[in-house]
Amino acid sequence: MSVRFPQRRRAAGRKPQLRLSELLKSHRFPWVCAVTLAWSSTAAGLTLPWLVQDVTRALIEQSPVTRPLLMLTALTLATALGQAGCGWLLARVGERLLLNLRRHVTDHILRLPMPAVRACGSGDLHTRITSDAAQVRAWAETAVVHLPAAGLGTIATLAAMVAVDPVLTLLASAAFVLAGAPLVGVLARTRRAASDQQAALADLSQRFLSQLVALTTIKAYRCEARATRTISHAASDLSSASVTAARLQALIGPLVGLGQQVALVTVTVTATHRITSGGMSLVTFSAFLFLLLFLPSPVTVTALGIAHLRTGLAARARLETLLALQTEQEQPRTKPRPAPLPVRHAVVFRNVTFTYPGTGRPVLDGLSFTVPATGLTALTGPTGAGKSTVFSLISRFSEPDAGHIRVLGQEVGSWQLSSLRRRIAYVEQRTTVLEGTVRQNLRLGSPDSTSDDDLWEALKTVGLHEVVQRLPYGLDTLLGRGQALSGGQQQRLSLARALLTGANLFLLDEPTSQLDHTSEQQVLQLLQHLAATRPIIMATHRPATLRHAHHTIAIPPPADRSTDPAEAVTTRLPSAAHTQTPAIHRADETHHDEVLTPALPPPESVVRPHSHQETSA
Ligand SMILES: Nc1ncnc2c1ncn2[C@@H]1O[C@H](COP(=O)(O)OP(=O)(O)OP(=O)(O)O)[C@@H](O)[C@H]1O
Repeated sequence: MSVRFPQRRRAAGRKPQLRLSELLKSHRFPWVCAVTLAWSSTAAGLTLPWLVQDVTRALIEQSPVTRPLLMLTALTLATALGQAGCGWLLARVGERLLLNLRRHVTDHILRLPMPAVRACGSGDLHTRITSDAAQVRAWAETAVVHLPAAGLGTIATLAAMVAVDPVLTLLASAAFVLAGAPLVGVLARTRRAASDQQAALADLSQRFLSQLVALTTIKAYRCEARATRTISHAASDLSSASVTAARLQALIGPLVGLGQQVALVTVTVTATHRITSGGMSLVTFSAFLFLLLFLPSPVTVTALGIAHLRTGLAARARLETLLALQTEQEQPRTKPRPAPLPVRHAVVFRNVTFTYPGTGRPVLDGLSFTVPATGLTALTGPTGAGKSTVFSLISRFSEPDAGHIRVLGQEVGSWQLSSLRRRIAYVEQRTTVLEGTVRQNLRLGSPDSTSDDDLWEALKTVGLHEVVQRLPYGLDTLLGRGQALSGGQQQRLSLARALLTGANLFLLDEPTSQLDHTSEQQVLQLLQHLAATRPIIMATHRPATLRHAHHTIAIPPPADRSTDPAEAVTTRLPSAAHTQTPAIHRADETHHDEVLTPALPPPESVVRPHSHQETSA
């Protein structure tokens, strides 16, 4: 039912990340105030029976009642005010805690390797930062404030009852224990029930989000009813899990109430007998009765507190499983070896093997090729051959099982991750427009200080400036939920974004797949200009695009590769013009060392990217 999390890898001796002390660390003072108020109001509530006893005694003895009545009123008000203050403080610090927790978990999720994110699933991750995080907040509040205060209330009430009449206290306690015995079993099952409920919620989110992503297809094939059924199954699982959890919680109050009823009957019968025989005063009985009526309140809060604690612990365990997943290694895994300057090859693959987790069959099996330091390199191959996978390995979204990959003169694993990715402009096959303004979308990989002039120039370069000018708020138009761009326009926006990064290496996955012929020609000419000074690798099937390429790397399907990987990978050496038919060569090192970078005119109408100091890597 639930989404499976990938195997967690916790560093030896690493402590759980969500310890209470860590969670409360940033706002200690308000927490201390909340605890003080909670304990004070509990203590004030506990003195009420004594004041009631004073009032009763005054009424029986016909002495003035004004003073005890005033004190009773003042204390009742103080208790109520204390509870209100505690609630207000808890709302504030609880929300702070939740905010910090969500920031922490979100940051962790966004730094996880892509395979781990895919294995978790977006719905499950969504549930962890919403529902699980909220339950951890409730757990912290319960553990620090409610449960100790209720526990104190229970113990103090019992102590007061013992002080008033030990025999009646014994009888009342026995009645509570007898009636409340099933409570132990109920509390023991709450954690499991809460875990099941959260897992079912994650499953529902996952299914709902995936149906939403495919909504156009669902509508086109008129299968709304089927999609609803898929979601309904998950919703019904959640409903069953919720009913189980609610049933357990609902039992707590009545079980405590039952204990109270039995205790009341036992105590009243015994006390009546003792009062009539002169062994007990009415005043003592009224004080005891008041305490007995008061007792279920802290006992119920304690029992519910234990249930909430166990629910919160289940949520905490789920978040800790997530937080124990290793994030991408920012620091290099291998020692960097200085690259000879300038680098001869932008990218080198040597016998690279890669298998997606859980698939069992390598997508790339001993793949070798070399990409020259400049020029437009086309990466071709049948669907599913592994072109996007190659990009993924170059950007270190995934790591090879075997073989060596050098990027811009360095082993890919010896790059600091952020440095590596700063040097790469990656345009995905499925273009990505984030929810935000056009300006925010364009500046995604470039500094916030990038001027509007640069943004407009980039838009002009990819032929999108007129479209953006026509948008209601120009660069400030909100994309995503608000304004929608066509597929081709999104592709241009992604290209403009990549141009603005000033990266050293461009990885473009089918960058012209959604463009018309004229636009495609414009973009290809632009890429040719850019390729004069930097390497551009472009995954493509399109003959028009292939004709513009200076080099071609053909990745064969896995079946062919298994026979002779070295034979399978071929490179078309650059031709002076794309009108000539190029020769096909094997992609071994010798040939690549002979690669000549075509002499291309310098870019004219292209955006001048921001140059990074480290371009010589
Ligand atoms: N996350 C993943 N988990 C498991 N298998 C995957 C994953 N991504 C891709 N694959 C598989 O790896 C193979 C190569 O996929 P990849 O996307 O790299 O191919 P491609 O050459 O880019 O294909 P296309 O030309 O259709 O875009 C495919 O068989 C695909 O099913």
